[in-house]
Amino acid sequence: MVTQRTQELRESEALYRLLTEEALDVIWKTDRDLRITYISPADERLRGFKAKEVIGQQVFDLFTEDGVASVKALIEKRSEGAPSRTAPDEYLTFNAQHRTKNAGVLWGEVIAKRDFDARGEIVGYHGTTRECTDRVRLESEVRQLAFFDPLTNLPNRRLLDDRLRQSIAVIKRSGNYGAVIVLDLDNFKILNDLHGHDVGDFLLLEVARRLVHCVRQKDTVARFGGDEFVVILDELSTVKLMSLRQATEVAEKIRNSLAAPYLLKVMQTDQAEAVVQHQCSASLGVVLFLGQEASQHDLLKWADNAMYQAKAAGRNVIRFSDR
Ligand SMILES: Nc1nc2c(ncn2[C@@H]2O[C@H](COP(=O)(O)OP(=O)(O)OP(=O)(O)O)[C@@H](O)[C@H]2O)c(=O)[nH]1
Repeated sequence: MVTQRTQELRESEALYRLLTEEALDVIWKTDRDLRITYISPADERLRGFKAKEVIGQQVFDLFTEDGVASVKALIEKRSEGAPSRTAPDEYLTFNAQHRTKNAGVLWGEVIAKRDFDARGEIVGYHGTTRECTDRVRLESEVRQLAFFDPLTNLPNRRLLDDRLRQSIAVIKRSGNYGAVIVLDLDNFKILNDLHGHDVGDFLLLEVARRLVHCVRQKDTVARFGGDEFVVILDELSTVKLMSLRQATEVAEKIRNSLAAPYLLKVMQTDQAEAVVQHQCSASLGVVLFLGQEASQHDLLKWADNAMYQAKAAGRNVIRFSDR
């Protein structure tokens, strides 16, 4: 009888070891104050810390500064959540940036669950962490390709659409005016024809940089394609006339900034590099909006029409849309 129990105990211990010590995922446990009470050897394989260095640490010591900030934000958001989200058997899954012993960084997908005592009080947490660095990197590359212009790194047409939809929703609630500015460089083709596509690209990069400097951080600057850019000004005044003045000021600032000379490196026929000064301007179309008025497609269409009126008026000009 005793031999059989001893054998069963050995088998159970072997199984426990197999599941915890050999697993690729890190298995961990904390007390109610988020101090680590157990961590499996997979953490040493992954991050380089021995279990005895980690036990007793706060869970946040596993993460980088960014990781700590994102996990704290998640916990905060969760504590504001609906009652159903706090069910005792619920798992919390999130990705967090972890630090490694050799000062490196890796991403881990954490699946965590709370432990309760018989009275329903939280006594700790347990869970697993699986490395997902490659997946997070790939997702970020896909996101970059899907939503950002590869030349200027500005939001592309798709992200602009999304931002404009958000702006319309925010402005609908706040009652402030917003503005969309569509701008197209004047006679940009000549630069490409004269000095080549690379020099044209360089100018587009400089235009992007100047545009970003002309607006507040919360405003959006996007590249629509070619030499066309779009700026969304969020939350102007609640008064139309005042908003008109604010949008005009920004549009003028953009027009002046883009019209300032550009110093461009060009390759001469003898392959020597020279710096040439280039002059370039832009035509701007502006539309003011209040949330309830129009879709993002309408706004872009109206601003685009106004931009073409600016071109027709001689270029290097700002025109407001009257719909
Ligand atoms: N270098 C470079 N050129 C581009 C890129 N995308 C589009 N273009 C060029 O940008 C030029 C756009 O010209 P348009 O806007 O049609 O005409 P424009 O010469 O600017 O004249 P207006 O707009 O009528 O004032 C074309 O020559 C395109 O080939 C790019 O990514 N890099």
